[in-house]
Amino acid sequence: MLVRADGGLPPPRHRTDPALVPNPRARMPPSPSSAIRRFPDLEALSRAAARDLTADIQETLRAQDHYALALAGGSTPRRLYELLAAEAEGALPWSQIHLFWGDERFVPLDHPDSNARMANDALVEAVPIPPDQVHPMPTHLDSPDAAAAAYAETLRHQFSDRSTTFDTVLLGLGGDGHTASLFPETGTPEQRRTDEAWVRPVTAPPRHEIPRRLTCTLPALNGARRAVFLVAGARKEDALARVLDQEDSSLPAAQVAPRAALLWYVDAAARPHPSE
Ligand SMILES: O=C1O[C@H](COP(=O)(O)O)[C@@H](O)[C@H](O)[C@H]1O
Repeated sequence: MLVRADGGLPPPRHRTDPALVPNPRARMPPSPSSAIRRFPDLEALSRAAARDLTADIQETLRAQDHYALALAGGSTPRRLYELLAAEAEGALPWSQIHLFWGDERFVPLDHPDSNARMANDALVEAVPIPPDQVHPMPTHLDSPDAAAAAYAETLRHQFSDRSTTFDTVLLGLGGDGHTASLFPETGTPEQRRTDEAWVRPVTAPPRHEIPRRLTCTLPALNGARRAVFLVAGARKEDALARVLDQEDSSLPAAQVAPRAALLWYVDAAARPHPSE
């Protein structure tokens, strides 16, 4: 069981950092602060994300024993993971960090498309994290249903309830507006919002190469204290504008509303003409 102390939240820093541009169209109730940070390229974005995540981990661990970090898959976060790994000797207390995954492709752990494999190669194998604090989705089980049920059990054992899950969940944005493995076709916005599960098996639409997926549900993701989107590349421009400017809730990414802070790290290619 992770020991939590939500009194350790660091919200004032987000509000006073001049580099953070408040999102005037934030659609959520006033509780989570929301900000968009724009960088020239993926390298600058990843460096800022690594620095800010490290600071949040250090600050949070002054008030609680463990930090629960849910990793994103795909390609965008790889550089962030490499930078966090480079901190192995220094700033990050890996003995107090638990790693989870927000979603996974239902492929073996050594498959090139495995989200866990990407994170293992870029981060996990390079840092002194105790193996029992690394919680990949169990894709070695017989079926996506069995794996989703087992991972739900893992999360249930780690967190007291679904409304209080990760300290930070890292997320990506697909060109179709998906995040984690919640696709626009994964139910209606209302079904996603009110899903009673923690983790679901999902069939990705045919435009995606790996159809069999596992994903934390929207309520489990929204139980995170902070959600941090990493979005880079021109391929994301339209989806990003739909999420940030039009608040189009047919897109799962637009429905992410964590407990305290929703942060967008975007590069100039993904957001060439910011409206704020
Ligand atoms: O399929 C997935 O895609 C998203 C976005 O990935 P990216 O390669 O465009 O960064 C990712 O966040 C998710 O974890 C992954 O399974």
